[in-house]
Amino acid sequence: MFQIAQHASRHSASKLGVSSGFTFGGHFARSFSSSLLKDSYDNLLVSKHAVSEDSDNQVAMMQLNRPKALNALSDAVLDDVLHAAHVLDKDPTVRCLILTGSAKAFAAGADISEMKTKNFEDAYGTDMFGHWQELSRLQKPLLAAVSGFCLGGGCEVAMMCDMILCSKSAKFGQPEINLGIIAGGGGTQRLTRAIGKSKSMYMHLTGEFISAEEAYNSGLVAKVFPDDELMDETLKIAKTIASKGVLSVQAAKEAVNAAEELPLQEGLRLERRLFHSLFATKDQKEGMAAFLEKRPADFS
Ligand SMILES: C/C=C/C(=O)SCCNC(=O)CCNC(=O)[C@H](O)C(C)(C)COP(=O)(O)OP(=O)(O)OC[C@H]1O[C@@H](n2cnc3c(N)ncnc32)[C@H](O)[C@@H]1OP(=O)(O)O
Repeated sequence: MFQIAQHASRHSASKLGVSSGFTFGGHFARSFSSSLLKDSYDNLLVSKHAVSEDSDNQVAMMQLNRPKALNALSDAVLDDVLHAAHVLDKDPTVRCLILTGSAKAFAAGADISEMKTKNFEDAYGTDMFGHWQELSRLQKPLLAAVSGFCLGGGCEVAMMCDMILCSKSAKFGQPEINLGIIAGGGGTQRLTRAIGKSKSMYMHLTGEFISAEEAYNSGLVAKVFPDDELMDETLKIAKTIASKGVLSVQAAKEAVNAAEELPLQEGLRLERRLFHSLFATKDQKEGMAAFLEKRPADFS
C-alpha cells in the first residue's frame, strides 16, 4: 500500500535541482516561488502521478519518511514538508497535493526529544511551531491520507489539510496533556470546529485516542477505506479534483476554508464574489457548454 514510488508517473523521473541560499528555520512570509524540488529530502518522499494518459496535469504525493520515530515531526521534517509543499503549490502542472505517512503512523506528534529541553524563552521567543500554519495557506487542495497513529502535531497537521481520508487502522488523538502541555499547532481550535466542543474537550483533557470510525462519525474525516485501499482511493479522489477547473477548485477551497474564520454574512459575501468572478473564466463557459452539449467538460 505504501509503495508510493510504484505509482509514480514518468514525471517523477525528472530530477530537479534546488536553488541555493534557502534556509527554512521557522519564519512566516518566506518566498519559495523561485525554488525547485530537491533531488531528495531526508524525511520525505515526493512523487508525481499523471492525472491521465493524455494529460500533463499531475497529483503530487508527499510521504513522511521518518519510520524509526513514527514520523515524529522534528524541525527537519517540517522544513522538508514546507519546502516541498510550497514548491509543488507553485508548479503549474500540479493540481492537487497529498500528504501521507506510513501504515503504522501518519505522524506521532511533534518531536518530544527536541522539545524536552526547551524553556519558555525558546518556545515563546521563537514562536515555536508558528510556521507550521503555512501548510494551511496553500492555494491548491491538500489531502491528508492517514493510516495508524495520527497524534498531537500529527493530528494538527492533518487538520491543516483540506480534507482527511483515512484507513480503518487510523487513530486520532491530542495526547499532549500526558506530557504536561497542550496542543500548540491548532488542535484546540481546528478539532473543536471539526467535531464540536464536547468531543474535542474530551480528547484534549483525557489524551485518549479515537478510532477511524469515531473520527468519521464525528466529521473529522471525509472517508474511511480498508487499509490496503487507502492510497489508491486517495489518488483517485485527488485525480478527480485535478481534472476540474483549476480556478474553480481554488475558489471552492478558499470559500470553504473561510467558513471556519468568517461571520456568516461575510462568508456568504465572499462566496458570492468568488462565484461571480468565475464567470470571467473559460472554464465556466466550457463547463456549461459541455453540460448542454451532453459531453464531458475539457477544463483548461
Ligand atoms: C504542538 C504539538 C505537540 C505534540 O505533538 S506533543 C507529542 C504528542 N504525541 C504523543 O505524545 C505521542 C507519543 N508517542 C506515543 O505515545 C507512542 O509512541 C505511540 C502510542 C504513538 C506508539 O507506541 P509504540 O507502538 O509502543 O511505539 P514506541 O516504541 O513508543 O515508538 C517508536 C519510536 O518512536 C519514537 N516516538 C514516538 N513518538 C514520538 C514523538 N512524538 N517524538 C519523538 N519520538 C517519538 C519512540 O520514542 C520510539 O523511539 P525508540 O525506538 O528510539 O525508543
